[in-house]
Amino acid sequence: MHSTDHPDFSGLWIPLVTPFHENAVDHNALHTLTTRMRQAGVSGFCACGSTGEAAALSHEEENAVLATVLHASGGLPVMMGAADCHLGRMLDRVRELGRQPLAALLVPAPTYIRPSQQGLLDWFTRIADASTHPIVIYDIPYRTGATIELATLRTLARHPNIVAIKDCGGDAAKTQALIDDGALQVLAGEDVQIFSNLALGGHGAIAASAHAHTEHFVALLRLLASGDLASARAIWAPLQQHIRGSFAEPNPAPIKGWLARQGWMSAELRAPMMPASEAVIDQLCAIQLPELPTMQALRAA
Ligand SMILES: O=C(O)C1=N[C@H](C(=O)O)C[C@H](O)C1
Repeated sequence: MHSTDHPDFSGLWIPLVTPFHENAVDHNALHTLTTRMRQAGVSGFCACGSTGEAAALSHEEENAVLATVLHASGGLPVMMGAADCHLGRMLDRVRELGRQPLAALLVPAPTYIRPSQQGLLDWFTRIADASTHPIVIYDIPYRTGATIELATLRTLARHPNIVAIKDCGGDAAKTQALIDDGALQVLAGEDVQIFSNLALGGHGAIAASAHAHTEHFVALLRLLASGDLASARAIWAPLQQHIRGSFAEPNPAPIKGWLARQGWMSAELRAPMMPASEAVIDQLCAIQLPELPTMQALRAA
């Protein structure tokens, strides 16, 4: 269960793309996008996650992105991605971010190194000790190369600063065990698993594909949280096609293509990311979702 000592990470969180124009961060587009998502009813934002192409940003650019998102968030909570494979640099960054008004830091395992479980315990514990913000563990072995085992997560969950997990672990039994334990808030980090995660008792989702059809995603999460599985299924069915399209090529290229077609920003990415194919963007743009006539009722619920 969610403890009142911690911020609540339930609901839909948008891991914001970082818009670029001629290779510079397009802060106007980022501000407008964040405002748009806020008005669609999201619960919070993640700045500089993998979808935000943080790996291609300097710390100065990341800080500027964060300032824009905080400004546009209108008081909604913002978590910030913090990733490195050098512990000293990572701790410096964590301390620096400690001065920002953040809901949490989103922290993956160090990439490439493939430490032991003891090494991962040490890594996350030292980061959590150094942080003035709560830590959301970003469990994404297919990007980091490191699997954080259930026993390790259970030990980490005892740290007062480690409060939630963005679950991209691909292990349904681990997800279920963490939800059952109730020590961490479990957020779906894989968009295709939003329905199952929430239906199993998970708390929320951080979903890149929800830059599009945001109100449908918001409604889906609210229906799942309220236990109305039948209504949630009706929204989920057409969203799955959109989610498949959003990840048909490396994220965030397809969703940036979709955003560009709406005229909200350029589809520009930073190397080594490549623009999505026109075919994938065409497919994404062709997906029509049913109206949400019940939105008002859902909002009132
Ligand atoms: O940036 C994120 O946070 C997300 N990253 C996932 C990824 O690794 O691409 C996708 C998820 O929707 C959000």
